[in-house]
Amino acid sequence: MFDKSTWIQLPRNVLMGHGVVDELADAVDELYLTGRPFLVTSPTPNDIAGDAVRTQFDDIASVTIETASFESVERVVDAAEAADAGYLIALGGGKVIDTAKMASDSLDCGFVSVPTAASHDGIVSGRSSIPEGDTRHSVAADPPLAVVADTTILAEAPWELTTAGCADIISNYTAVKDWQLAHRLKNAEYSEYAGALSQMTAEMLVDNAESIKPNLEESAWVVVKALLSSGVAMSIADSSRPASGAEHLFSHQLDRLVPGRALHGHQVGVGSIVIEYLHSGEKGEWRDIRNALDEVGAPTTAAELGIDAETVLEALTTAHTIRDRYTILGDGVSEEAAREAATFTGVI
Ligand SMILES: NC(=O)C1=CN([C@@H]2O[C@H](COP(=O)(O)OP(=O)(O)OC[C@H]3O[C@@H](n4cnc5c(N)ncnc54)[C@H](OP(=O)(O)O)[C@@H]3O)[C@@H](O)[C@H]2O)C=CC1
Ligand SMILES: O=C(CO)COP(=O)(O)O
Ligand SMILES: [Zn+2]
Repeated sequence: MFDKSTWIQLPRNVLMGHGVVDELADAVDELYLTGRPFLVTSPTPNDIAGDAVRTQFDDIASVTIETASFESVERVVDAAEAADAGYLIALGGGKVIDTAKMASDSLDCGFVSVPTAASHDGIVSGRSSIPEGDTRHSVAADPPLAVVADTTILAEAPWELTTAGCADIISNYTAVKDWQLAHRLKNAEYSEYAGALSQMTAEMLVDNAESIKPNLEESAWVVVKALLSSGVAMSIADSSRPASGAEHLFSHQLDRLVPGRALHGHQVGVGSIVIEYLHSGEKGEWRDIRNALDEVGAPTTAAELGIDAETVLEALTTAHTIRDRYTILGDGVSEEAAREAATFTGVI
């Protein structure tokens, strides 16, 4: 008997392009939401676009958070309840969007994603990545009801935020390889559509790498399109598997060992080089990944991340303990193997 079923959640409205932040209220109107809007933001995004959002709503309340943590989620929930909020508007980078996503889940209300940086593919995903104790990885949460990605704001953001977004997409190559490996070895559920979409997104970004340049709104357009597409792959899979493999485990370990040292996208990009080497060896495709990162201006070495060799090795040898997700790291790589991979690829 056929008893399979799936429930894919996607945003209803996706606006992207020049000046679309000014159409936020129209996009919200179209969702038939009721109640008071509640803005969740962080200091820099608030300075950049807080007023552009506030002027569009008569009775908007807001809260500013500094970190992605369970305390921040609780602060948002408490403040939104006190303000009698009907829905949330998340204005900021991954930290703000993940926090608002989790808070809206807990408040049982909708939220709208207004990214101010093309730095990560959680803009549209139904996942929220908040550190909890010794772990840091995404948990299921409803995706945004709408996304309003203004390429003017994204193009004016510091260039390294955009290169981090590119690297988060390039890391899809190893994420999909890890997912396929887990499917073959551990019977992990695999979605051909989500895997293909994730891989195609990385290929299209790499094919357009030479056109991704600072201060060009077209570049912000190319990158944010890829970030949305990667997020949709996660929604189809109902898992971050299409966009998060061993390179993400490595980055999550770095977040524990040296918090705040480098951007998420940059860490997963460097991780991807080593993880690809572990997948396919000396003559494998790790050079293609390194060259793609290099072409978009993302870091390719531990030194460029500002992280020392020993920390990289510790992260590589312990990354498999982070979560129950089978990857090329298996039940752990030895220090010798990690050193060999990181040295051969020039990461350390
Ligand atoms: N849920 C998911 O599926 C995914 C989640 N993630 C998560 O997202 C996070 C990474 O996101 P990321 O955006 O890199 O991190 P942050 O949200 O911390 O943003 C990075 C920095 O950029 C600043 N910033 C944001 N927008 C602008 C702007 N327009 N101009 C100048 N500065 C700006 C922020 O300022 P300020 O300090 O004021 O906020 C912050 O200092 C990680 O926590 C990661 O785990 C990543 C991928 C997928
Ligand atoms: O960063 C992500 C995808 O790019 C989310 O992955 P995690 O599930 O590992 O947090
Ligand atoms: Zn990521």
